[in-house]
Amino acid sequence: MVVHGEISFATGNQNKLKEVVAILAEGHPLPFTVKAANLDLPELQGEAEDIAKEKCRIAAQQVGGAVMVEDTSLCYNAFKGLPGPYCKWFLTKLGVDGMYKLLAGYEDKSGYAQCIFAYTPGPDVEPQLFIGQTQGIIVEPRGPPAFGWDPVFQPDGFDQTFAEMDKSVKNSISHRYRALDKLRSYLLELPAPSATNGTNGTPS
Ligand SMILES: O=c1nc[nH]c2c1ncn2[C@H]1C[C@H](O)[C@@H](COP(=O)(O)OP(=O)(O)OP(=O)(O)O)O1
Ligand SMILES: [Mg+2]
Repeated sequence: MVVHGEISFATGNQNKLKEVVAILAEGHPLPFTVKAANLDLPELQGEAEDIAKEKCRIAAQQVGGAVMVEDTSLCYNAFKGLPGPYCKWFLTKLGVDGMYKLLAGYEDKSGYAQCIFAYTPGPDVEPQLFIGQTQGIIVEPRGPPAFGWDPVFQPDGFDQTFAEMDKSVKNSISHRYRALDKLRSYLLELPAPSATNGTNGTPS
């Protein structure tokens, strides 16, 4: 396969990076090399789509080339989608137990995990968005607290939380998998870059 070039995956979160590497290793290989860029990206405010786009623009300026980023939300239906993109602050301040206790006064414990990947080939190009969601319920924490709010999220159709289940199972049904698979399809359909020397790829 022709490799089109390199894309930096910009994130400060090593758990995200591990999952992205594992998800990309399964399924159709990308015509790009994906390289990690450990950037300290700002926690922006607003709608999740706008946050992902702006985060991508900022990362592309810092990297100076093709970049993908993602922003993850945990959305409670009883709270009309909050904490959403602010789940990082809720988790930091309340802990994983507090993420469950928040819903104590509400019967509806349903919600969804959402991941939005944003991709741009360079700093001056409008980022494209790829959204993945996994529906589930918010439960009392179960399983190792290795990654964020995984212990309180139990996806529909499973009796284990994200934290309890095998990584390979999470990576085959997760919000991150679903969004990344859409980005993968988009990248696979991009036309191969034309030869820069104008001689159809023959070295001049
Ligand atoms: O699959 C996941 N399972 C459990 N927890 C998760 C997951 N994915 C993100 N998380 C946590 C990390 C952070 O507390 C918040 C999202 O915030 P978010 O800004 O997207 O992540 P981050 O600041 O850690 O990394 P980045 O440098 O890519 O922005 O939810
Ligand atoms: Mg962040």
